[in-house]
Parts: sequence; structure tokens; C-alpha cells
Amino acid sequence: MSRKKAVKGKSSSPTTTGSPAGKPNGKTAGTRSVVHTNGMVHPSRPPLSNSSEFYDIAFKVMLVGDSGVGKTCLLVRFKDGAFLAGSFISTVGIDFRNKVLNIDGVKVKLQIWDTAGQERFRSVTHAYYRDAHALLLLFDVTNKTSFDNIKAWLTEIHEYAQQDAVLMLLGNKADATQERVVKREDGERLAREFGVPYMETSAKNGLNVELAFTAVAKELKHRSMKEPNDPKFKLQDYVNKEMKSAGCAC
Ligand SMILES: Nc1nc2c(ncn2[C@@H]2O[C@H](COP(=O)(O)OP(=O)(O)OP(=O)(O)O)[C@@H](O)[C@H]2O)c(=O)[nH]1
Ligand SMILES: [Mg+2]
Repeated sequence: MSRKKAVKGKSSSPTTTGSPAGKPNGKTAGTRSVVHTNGMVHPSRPPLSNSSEFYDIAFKVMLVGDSGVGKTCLLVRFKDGAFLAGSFISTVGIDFRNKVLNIDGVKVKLQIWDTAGQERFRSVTHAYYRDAHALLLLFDVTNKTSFDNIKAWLTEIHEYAQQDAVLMLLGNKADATQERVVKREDGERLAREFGVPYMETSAKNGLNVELAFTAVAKELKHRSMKEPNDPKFKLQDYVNKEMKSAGCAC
């Protein structure tokens, strides 16, 4: 298994992936072993430590959805375990954070791209869709317009992202029960209509945040490393099972 050090920090410059994301390059680098995956492919590197900076496979995940739905907060909750309360600072352009997850003994690095939801940045963010292995599409359960705009977002995703990119719909701000205007069943119905998994999250109290990213990482890892006889991994089934076992009443 190859091990590579994760790039740390934030950047607003475009990704520097050599081969098209999501496609194995099939190359072998001299005597070094190479992991053939659908994610980024890495030459072997001695596992110098058990540090979470080292990873086996890496994937790009994009957060998309209307401005104010909570994309940045979701990422900060996942990465730092904190909630950005107070005044809302809208993202300008695009930014990313890395997190390495241990998925069934495999270190999976997620490079998570946080996009600006504002219309004026749309042309900037479109350029990043093509390299995304997965997209988390968010709406805000307290904002009907953000829910109504999901169809338009799906059209954009189908136009700009890879056809086989993993997609998941998230109804965020599930903690805000008083202000809720989109019912859980409406989110589920829409997701079913478009054949995408659905779950509700809260960046504020952490509900299902870890699960959303872990589920995507599991799906990507499964797709890229699966053996011919492996049973198919079903993202929605996994999410439902995990929510049940956590006693989620959401
Ligand atoms: N109650 C509640 N508020 C949230 C939640 N997530 C985000 N917020 C609030 O919603 C506002 C917008 O959150 P952001 O994460 O900045 O929204 P965004 O989607 O990144 O917006 P853009 O960067 O403009 O695209 C902030 O005031 C957050 O505090 C949540 O889960 N629950
Ligand atoms: Mg933001």
C-alpha cells in the first residue's frame, strides 16, 4: 500500500492534479508499487509514521448549494469540530481543506472544496466540477428558495461534473426546528426523484456531519479498490443503517 503525505493548508488556486481526476492512470513508477484506484494514484512511500498526514488514496469532494445554506460551516464542523456562529461571512471564490479518514484500515484523504454559493462566482466554480470525485449538494431546511434551487444545481452538476461522480443531497440546519420550512419527507422525495442519497445535517450541533463525509469516503474507496467479488456498497443503505444505529430521530 502506498503512503503519501497530505498537502496541508488552504489555497484558492486551482488544483494541480496531473491526470484527470477519477481516472486511474495505470502507470508504474520504476520499482515502486502503485495503487491503482479511481482516485489519485500514488507512488509508494515508506510509512514513516502513523500520522494522519499520510494517506493511501485521495479524492476531491465539492460542497455546492445556494449562498448561506451552511457549506463553510459544515466543512469547519467536520474539519475542526467547531461551529462558526455569529455574523455570516460569505465565501469568495473557492477554498479547500484536507482531512484524512481511516476507512476500514485504509487512509483516505478527502480534499474538500468549499465553493461560493453566490451567483457571481458561478463561472469560477464551474471550472472545478470536472475534477470532483464527489459532490455534496446542500440546501437549508429553513430556506425554501434554497430547496427550490436544487433542481437548477442538479442541472449544473450534470453539465459540468463527471458522470460517475458520487452525489449526495444534504438538508442542512436540521437543528433549527422552529424555523424549518422544508419537511424531511420533501427532501427525501426530491432525492428519490433524482436517484441521489439524502440525509439531514446540522453544522451547528454536528448532526450527521461526520457520517455524510464518511459515507462518501466509503463509497469512493469501495469503488476504487473493490475486488471483483466484493458485494456492492450502497450509500443510502449505509447512511440509513448508521442513522438507525445512532438512534437518530431525525
Ligand atoms: N442553525 C444553523 N445555522 C447554520 C448552520 N450552518 C450554517 N449556519 C449559519 O448559516 C449562515 C451561513 O453559513 P455558511 O456556512 O457561511 O454558508 P455558505 O453556504 O458557506 O454560504 P456562501 O459562502 O455564501 O456560499 C451562518 O450565519 C451560519 O452560522 C446549521 O447547521 N444550523
Ligand atoms: Mg461559504
